[in-house]
Amino acid sequence: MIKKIGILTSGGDSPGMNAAIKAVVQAALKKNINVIGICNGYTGVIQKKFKLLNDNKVKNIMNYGGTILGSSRFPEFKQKNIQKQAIKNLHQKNINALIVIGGNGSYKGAQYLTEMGFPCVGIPGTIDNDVLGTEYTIGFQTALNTVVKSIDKLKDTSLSHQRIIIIEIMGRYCGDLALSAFFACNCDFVILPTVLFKKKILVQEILKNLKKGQKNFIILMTEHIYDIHTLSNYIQKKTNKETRAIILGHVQRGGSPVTYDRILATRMGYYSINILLKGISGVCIGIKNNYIVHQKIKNLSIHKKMSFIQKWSLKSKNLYHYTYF
Ligand SMILES: Nc1ncnc2c1ncn2[C@@H]1O[C@H](COP(=O)(O)OP(=O)(O)O)[C@@H](O)[C@H]1O
Ligand SMILES: O=P(O)(O)OC[C@H]1O[C@](O)(COP(=O)(O)O)[C@@H](O)[C@@H]1O
Ligand SMILES: [Mg+2]
Repeated sequence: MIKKIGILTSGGDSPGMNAAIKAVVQAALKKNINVIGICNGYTGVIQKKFKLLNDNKVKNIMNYGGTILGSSRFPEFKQKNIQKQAIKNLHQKNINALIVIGGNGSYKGAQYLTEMGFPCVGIPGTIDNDVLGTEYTIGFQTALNTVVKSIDKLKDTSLSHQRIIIIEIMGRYCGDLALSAFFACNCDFVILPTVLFKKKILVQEILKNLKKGQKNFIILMTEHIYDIHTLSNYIQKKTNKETRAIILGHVQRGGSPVTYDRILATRMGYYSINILLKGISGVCIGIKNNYIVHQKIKNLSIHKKMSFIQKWSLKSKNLYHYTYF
């Protein structure tokens, strides 16, 4: 019988995490379940940083970016003895189950705790959209909006100065943010983790378009593919065209969540409580064809992630210049 649950946010924060916390607390309270907020991800479980959450503490947080619980990266949580200590601390606080809001790394922690006998449910919170078992993660749409607004501004100055601008976008090893922004902003080229990158071919394409009279270029690139400054210098040298490198960085993780993320977080938060009450754990929540669904975390694998957005890129015959999808 579940009387008290814990909730934590882990890994990179994402806009909409607060909306998910709010939904979990309100759904739990309706079922007479107490909710303990755990500060700073798995670190807080070990450091016993617990605080009771009630309706007053969550009712006004829906529109806040970040997470009121704080988050962290805590690599020590991969160790079995640390996981055992976590379960001990949770039992000591009379917590019967744990809701983990985070990405694929955080899910692993939830999976192992469940396998060790402590029931956990995962809610996908990351801007990267790199989690299997869901078409969208909480925070992706907000981050995409931020990226699109930034590119629009960079386009203005690229046009005025007739420059090439290359923009590095987050996503870890997932190109969903970059590819979606590419379409939304009608950019010139996009460099993605799913497509082999050859800088010579990119330069050839730029030169071809320069000859046709094109004056400015916007190139998007997912992080971790190529050093953006080296690439920018290379392009400038080979094309004789002024080139600037921009890393959008952590601005992509902040801000008030857009409506889609608020609603997604709310639906997933409510669903997670219903799932726990049915005695189901070791699962993560997702959205598929606009239905909220769940599946076993252990059936997910980071390497298998191929969202429908990534599939668009496979349809393109041209490596860097996507004209249809
Ligand atoms: N293999 C693992 N086993 C146990 N815990 C893990 C594992 N991988 C990650 N974690 C925990 O989840 C946290 C967040 O993972 P990370 O990959 O950094 O972010 P995200 O969950 O957003 O993808 C880690 O700092 C660690 O505490
Ligand atoms: O904030 P940090 O620790 O520098 O991490 C940066 C990474 O976090 C992210 O913003 C989000 O990643 P996670 O959701 O996996 O934590 C990635 O896009 C980026 O590579
Ligand atoms: Mg991740």
